[in-house]
Amino acid sequence: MNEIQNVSLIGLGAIGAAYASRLYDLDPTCIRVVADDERIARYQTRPVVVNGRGYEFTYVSPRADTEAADLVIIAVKYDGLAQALVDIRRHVGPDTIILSLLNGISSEEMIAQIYGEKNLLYAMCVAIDAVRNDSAVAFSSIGRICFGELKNETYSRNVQLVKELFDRAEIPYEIPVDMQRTMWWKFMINVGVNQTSAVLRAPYGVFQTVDEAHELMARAMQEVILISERAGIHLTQADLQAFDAILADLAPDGKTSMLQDIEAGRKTEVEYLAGKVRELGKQYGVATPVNDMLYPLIRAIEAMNA
Ligand SMILES: NC(=O)C1=CN([C@@H]2O[C@H](COP(=O)(O)OP(=O)(O)OC[C@H]3O[C@@H](n4cnc5c(N)ncnc54)[C@H](OP(=O)(O)O)[C@@H]3O)[C@@H](O)[C@H]2O)C=CC1
Ligand SMILES: CC(C)(CO)C(=O)C(=O)O
Repeated sequence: MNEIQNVSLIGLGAIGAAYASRLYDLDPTCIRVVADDERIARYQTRPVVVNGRGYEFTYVSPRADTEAADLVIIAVKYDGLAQALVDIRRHVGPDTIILSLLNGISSEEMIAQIYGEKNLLYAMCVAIDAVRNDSAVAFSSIGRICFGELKNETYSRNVQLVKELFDRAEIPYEIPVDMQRTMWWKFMINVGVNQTSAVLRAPYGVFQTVDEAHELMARAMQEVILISERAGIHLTQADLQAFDAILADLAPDGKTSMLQDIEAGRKTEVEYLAGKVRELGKQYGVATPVNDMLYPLIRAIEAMNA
């Protein structure tokens, strides 16, 4: 493969649709969306609209015979990940690069268990404020995709190929030297702002203006910083402040993905945020009282929503 020519994406939600639209704008034939028959029927009846423009993607059923993709992008949530990993089976060949945009630090491990680590890149997106309302996705900032191997002092062939694709599609990106640390930094952010926004039902504006909301968010993040020290990742207060700079630029009425889940009555990703913090806290002997409280609170809100 000299360049990435065909991309398969699974998960046409807030994040998936935002980045799929950029690939479609580059070349409508370079992107296929993997979806079961029920979803395909829905997308064909009500095409996905991104920032006011309708997109008629090429949809492929997981059962359809198809050639392997050069790149598979996974943009489902954790509750859909196990099924998505089955559904992409026919799109993954020996050279297919796999990139997961899920939050948290668990999805790559789950993907590697099935598809191995050879062509798996680490990834996450940040500073995107995409909101999904049924089939309509809107964002004022597309943010950037941070991706790479765990370490990127030099770029591997796969990193170079994805970099070139993102350049062509005008998808903003960053290739951190220490991708593992960057994944933990994003994990810290989501543990803080996603979970407290879900409990408080607070859009970003609340964290920009109400000190107590910001403090609650920061206290949840501190527990990740403490664990990261023991795990050899070494997040610092400067990492927390780096998120404040991002937060200041997010639309005040924008909402985290977890708040969107709560409002839509969907399952959240709490097991992979507070749940993971509690697991790591036990492993490294770090107390996690804030996440111990957030976990049952969010599970209770989910149950009340069901
Ligand atoms: N929203 C945001 O601003 C941000 C989100 N993230 C992270 O990105 C990930 C995706 O989040 P987000 O885009 O908000 O989630 P959404 O719920 O908006 O989108 C997930 C999409 O995946 C689809 N899906 C699930 N399973 C399958 C399957 N087997 N086949 C085909 N499609 C499937 C869902 O379809 P259906 O609706 O039909 O079930 C839905 O359209 C999460 O881990 C989130 O934490 C990261 C940064 C920002
Ligand atoms: C960082 C943030 C809050 C927005 O990009 C996010 O990752 C999310 O909403 O899940």
